[in-house]
Amino acid sequence: MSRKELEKIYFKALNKVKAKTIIKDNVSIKENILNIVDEKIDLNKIKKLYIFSVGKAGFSMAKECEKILEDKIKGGLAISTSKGKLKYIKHFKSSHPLVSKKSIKAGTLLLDEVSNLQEDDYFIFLLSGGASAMIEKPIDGLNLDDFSKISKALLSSGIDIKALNSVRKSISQIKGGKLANSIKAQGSVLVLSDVIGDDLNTIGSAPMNNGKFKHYIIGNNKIALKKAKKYIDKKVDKTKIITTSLDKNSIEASSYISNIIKEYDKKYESFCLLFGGETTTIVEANGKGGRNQELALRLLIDNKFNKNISILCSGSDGIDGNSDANGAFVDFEISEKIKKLNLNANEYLKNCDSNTFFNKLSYDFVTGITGTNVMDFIIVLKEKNNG
Ligand SMILES: Nc1ncnc2c1ncn2[C@@H]1O[C@H](COP(=O)(O)OP(=O)(O)O)[C@@H](O)[C@H]1O
Ligand SMILES: O=C(O)[C@@H](CO)OP(=O)(O)O
Repeated sequence: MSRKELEKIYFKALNKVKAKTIIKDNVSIKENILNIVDEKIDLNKIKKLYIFSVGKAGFSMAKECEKILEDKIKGGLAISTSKGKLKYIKHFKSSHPLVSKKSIKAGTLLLDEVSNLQEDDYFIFLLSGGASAMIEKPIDGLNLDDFSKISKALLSSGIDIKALNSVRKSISQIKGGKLANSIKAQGSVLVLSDVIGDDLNTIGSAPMNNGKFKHYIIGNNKIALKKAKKYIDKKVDKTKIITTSLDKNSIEASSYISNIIKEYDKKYESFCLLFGGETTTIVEANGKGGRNQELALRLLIDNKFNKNISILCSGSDGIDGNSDANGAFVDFEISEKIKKLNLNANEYLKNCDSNTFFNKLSYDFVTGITGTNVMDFIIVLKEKNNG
């Protein structure tokens, strides 16, 4: 029961920030007046409308825009890691998390497209996390091999996304507002945030952010968790969004979360605690895993759970680290199972192999690519009468 309920809570959160919801809530058209958040654009006064969309939600957000605006769209480019074709907008499949030849091709294509826009054109730019790796044009003199070495080392170092992206900006001809510099047309930028504090200077390394174009955050971790809270509120004695800016390394995060669980466990017969954010891991071995599964594994090692408590640690994009899973579950039963099977959880942790561990026990959480990206969710549930 508890795993099913955790999944329900998770999908309540996720669906609130899926492309379908956030685009429908923020883009509409009536009698040639285009409404974007709180702006009204008279399409009679512009020459051509273009849509650009980059990031993990690049394809899904562009597709939802097409459904609403149809043949009002005269062109544009979507870049994502999804497969699929769009009707009015070109779609290019790029790579993530490492920059590849595809990312350079995508970055160059995008620069060309946006530099060709005219002063009387209008564009909507849809930006979601993951864009940093998907579009790139290294500064002159830096070849792809050296560029890749730098990004690979940074990605495994455990530094947070703000620091990572400030380095990325310094070696790019696209990031840090440089893409915006090449645009003559008017437009607005709709942002699906996957960073703590919705920092516009960090999301996707800020290709459009130098003050020239208005940016709107249309989806984030907080919006998602609020929806989850509303759903579970009626079912337990206490629900609380503890934070939407968890940014600790997995060791500190596990001890922080464990202490809060203990505190609530003493006070309430049933509760749901919601945490959002992005923890960090240092990858020094070749195992299969990700930050959510590593955190779940640490929570399992650090705690002796009672039978009524279960936890889901999961990303929102569908892929946790270098694994196929999105996250993992932890509960009383899994700790019993590992005792029976004589599995050494610490050994898996040392090998950065959290996914192999959870997969072996069928405790991995597999969703496939979700088409959205608002950082991670950690859901702790204590139910009454769970055996
Ligand atoms: N085997 C592993 N164990 C733990 N963490 C890992 C492993 N492989 C990659 N990671 C972590 O996963 C992060 C990248 O994963 P990803 O889910 O693609 O992140 P994002 O959603 O931010 O793009 C890296 O920061 C890295 O530290
Ligand atoms: O593109 C990026 O710079 C980051 C943050 O927005 O996203 P991700 O961590 O998913 O790669």
